[in-house]
Amino acid sequence: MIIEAEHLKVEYGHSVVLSDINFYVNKGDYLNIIGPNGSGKTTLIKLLTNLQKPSQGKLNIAPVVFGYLPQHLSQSAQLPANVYEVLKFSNAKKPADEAIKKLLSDMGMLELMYHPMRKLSGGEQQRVYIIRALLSNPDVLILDEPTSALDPEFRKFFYAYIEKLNDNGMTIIHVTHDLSDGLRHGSRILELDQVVKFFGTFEQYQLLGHKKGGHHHHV
Ligand SMILES: Nc1ncnc2c1ncn2[C@@H]1O[C@H](COP(=O)(O)OP(=O)(O)OP(=O)(O)O)[C@@H](O)[C@H]1O
Repeated sequence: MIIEAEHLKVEYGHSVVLSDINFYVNKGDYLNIIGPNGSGKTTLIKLLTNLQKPSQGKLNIAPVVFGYLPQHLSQSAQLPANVYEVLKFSNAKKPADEAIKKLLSDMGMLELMYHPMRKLSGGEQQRVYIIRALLSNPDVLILDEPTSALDPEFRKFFYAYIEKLNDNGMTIIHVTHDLSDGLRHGSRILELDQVVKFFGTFEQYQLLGHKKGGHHHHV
């Protein structure tokens, strides 16, 4: 087990955002975190990445490297830096140029290597941040609604790419509004709406009558 959450609670002032949250993640798992707007998904990711402390409960995390692709990438619009500079220098490990080029090429971005970030489209900027997350060679890759700016074709490619990483042992935590994207057999689902509505495999979820992108249920 690399993550184990026990009875987590998060409050902002008097409002309870997460309550009695229990789940776990094993090495190599693919966990989809789903739930409507405001259900606490991003708050849970902040707990995992240590940007937020629970007001109650316990979170045990093994010493693993997290790669995080945040939901909001607005900072890139003003950056004077070019793509290469962002990938090389925003990473403490200063990744090798070969690794940068390989990922740029995989993501169809090689010809944009020396373009200023502010001249890229939203989807192109998002690809740069995907590459940045992958360059840290994480044990656990957290994707917070990663495909919001991506066109359907690249989206398909992206999830196939993530599945390959998962096949090779990378643990994936994927936050999404619904299950129409990125779902794979054997993956687990954590459905939130302040509390845990469901935690189990996709197959168990289907047995309860849920469909891709469907509504929630008490279990
Ligand atoms: N810093 C904060 N201070 C006060 N309330 C907050 C703060 N951050 C989030 N919230 C509230 O906590 C609740 C959960 O927010 P969170 O961002 O975790 O939801 P989410 O499931 O990620 O939503 P979305 O799908 O819209 O991204 C929301 O009602 C939000 O308004």
